[in-house]
Amino acid sequence: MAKNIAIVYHSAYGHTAKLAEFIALGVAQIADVDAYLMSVDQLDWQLLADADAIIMGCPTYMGSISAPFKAFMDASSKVWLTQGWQGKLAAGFTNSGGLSGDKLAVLQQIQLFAMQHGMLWVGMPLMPTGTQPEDMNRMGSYIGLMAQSDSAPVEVTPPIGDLKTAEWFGQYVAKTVQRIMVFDDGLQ
Ligand SMILES: Cc1cc2nc3c(=O)[nH]c(=O)nc-3n(C[C@H](O)[C@H](O)[C@H](O)COP(=O)(O)O)c2cc1C
Repeated sequence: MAKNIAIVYHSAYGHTAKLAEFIALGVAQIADVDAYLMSVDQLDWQLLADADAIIMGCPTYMGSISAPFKAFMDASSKVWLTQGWQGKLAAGFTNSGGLSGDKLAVLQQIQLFAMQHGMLWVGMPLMPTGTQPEDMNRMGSYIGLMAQSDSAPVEVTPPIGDLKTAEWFGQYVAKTVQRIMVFDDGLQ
């Protein structure tokens, strides 16, 4: 049976949305895994309930998750009450203007959120190929995907290396979904 991966994201100006699209592209390259892109502006709770994995991302705002993404997290407290996402895989991504930009704090917040839901965290074990815009995992992040966008249109930023890294990340999470037994009935 095909597995489902939902990619939930917030993006005000499109850069984080572009990363989400490349993650979905990577997911769809793995046989028998389907990708569903979902902006926090158009949440589909049933689709999230049916997903085997949820990949979550937002831009870094003031060293933290963005407010619309936090609203999604808070709204999920109803699901938390019944531990409805327990046993699903979870992974995170963020994008910011600075090379660091304090992105790590965002990924840690998303990871902690996933732990509250009893999800299984998938990191990003991709060795960096360098630190240039065309390189893979140029920021050397392992907890999740980090990307950096200049103050420029989405046609030119984030750079190709970050987009290719996002595609790799999507493939990796999809392959992990295939590899790992996901608890359909929860653990309780
Ligand atoms: C309110 C606000 C706060 C921001 N805070 C940070 C920050 O703490 N660190 C950083 O590197 N970039 C920061 N940025 C830049 C955004 O992360 C960056 O522009 C990102 O590409 C926006 O993604 P989007 O196009 O998906 O909305 C901030 C931008 C805004 C609007």
